[in-house]
Amino acid sequence: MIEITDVTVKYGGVVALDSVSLKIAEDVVGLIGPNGAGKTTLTNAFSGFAPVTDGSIVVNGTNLFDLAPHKRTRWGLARSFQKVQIVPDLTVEEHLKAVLDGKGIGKAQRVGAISKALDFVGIGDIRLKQGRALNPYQRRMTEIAKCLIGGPRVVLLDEPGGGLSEAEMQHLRDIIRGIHPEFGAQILLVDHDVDLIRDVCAATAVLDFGKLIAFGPTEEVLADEVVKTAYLGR
Ligand SMILES: Nc1ncnc2c1ncn2[C@@H]1O[C@H](COP(=O)(O)OP(=O)(O)OP(=O)(O)O)[C@@H](O)[C@H]1O
Repeated sequence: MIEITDVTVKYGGVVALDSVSLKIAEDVVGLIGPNGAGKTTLTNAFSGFAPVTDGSIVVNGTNLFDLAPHKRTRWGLARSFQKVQIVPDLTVEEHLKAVLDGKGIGKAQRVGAISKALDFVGIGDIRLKQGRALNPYQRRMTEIAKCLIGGPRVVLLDEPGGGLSEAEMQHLRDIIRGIHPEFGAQILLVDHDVDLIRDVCAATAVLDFGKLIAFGPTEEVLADEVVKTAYLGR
């Protein structure tokens, strides 16, 4: 259970998040809203990279704001970025090892954890390929695999489908749906792709000008007149 309570973030005079509260019990939840609505700011609040002035984010009893950013990663907060973070000189496997280094996971568990994550996203066969040789899809899958090792509890995915073909998107949908059953993490999916949100998110939250304007079952939220006017433009 993710409980976001009265989270407020200000950048000078801009209120990027205005006392946002929601309780998320669903395994996969969407976060949508027009440009500048505060979506990235909310994910940054999870990670510790936003100047939060008020509120709390409690996950299964742990207030993330009580943990320094690096401790949140260790605790099990994982994040994939819109712009994939791949190092040209590191192999796929080394990217995952680097994540495990940061979590202090022992050697005995490493091999199994890496294989499980790579096989889950379907790139076990390219584990020794260097970052510079990966195609966009392989880069994206490496980025997601990085989120799945070392016991993730919450996975924040920021536009994971950017630049993927329709067939690759289908695979991505299966991956997102499979994360909770396989790894036990709750997923927060930030995306402008309403079809993807509709397909994989049981519930969806909508931000507009830093305020939560809707939250509930995805179909109901997408049919909401206020949401259509603010975001969907029809
Ligand atoms: N580092 C920052 N400094 C100043 N203002 C910021 C900063 N980051 C975000 N903002 C402002 O906060 C508001 C929310 O921005 P945010 O990036 O969270 O929106 P978003 O919903 O993620 O938008 P997009 O869909 O375009 O990525 C915007 O008005 C933005 O200009």
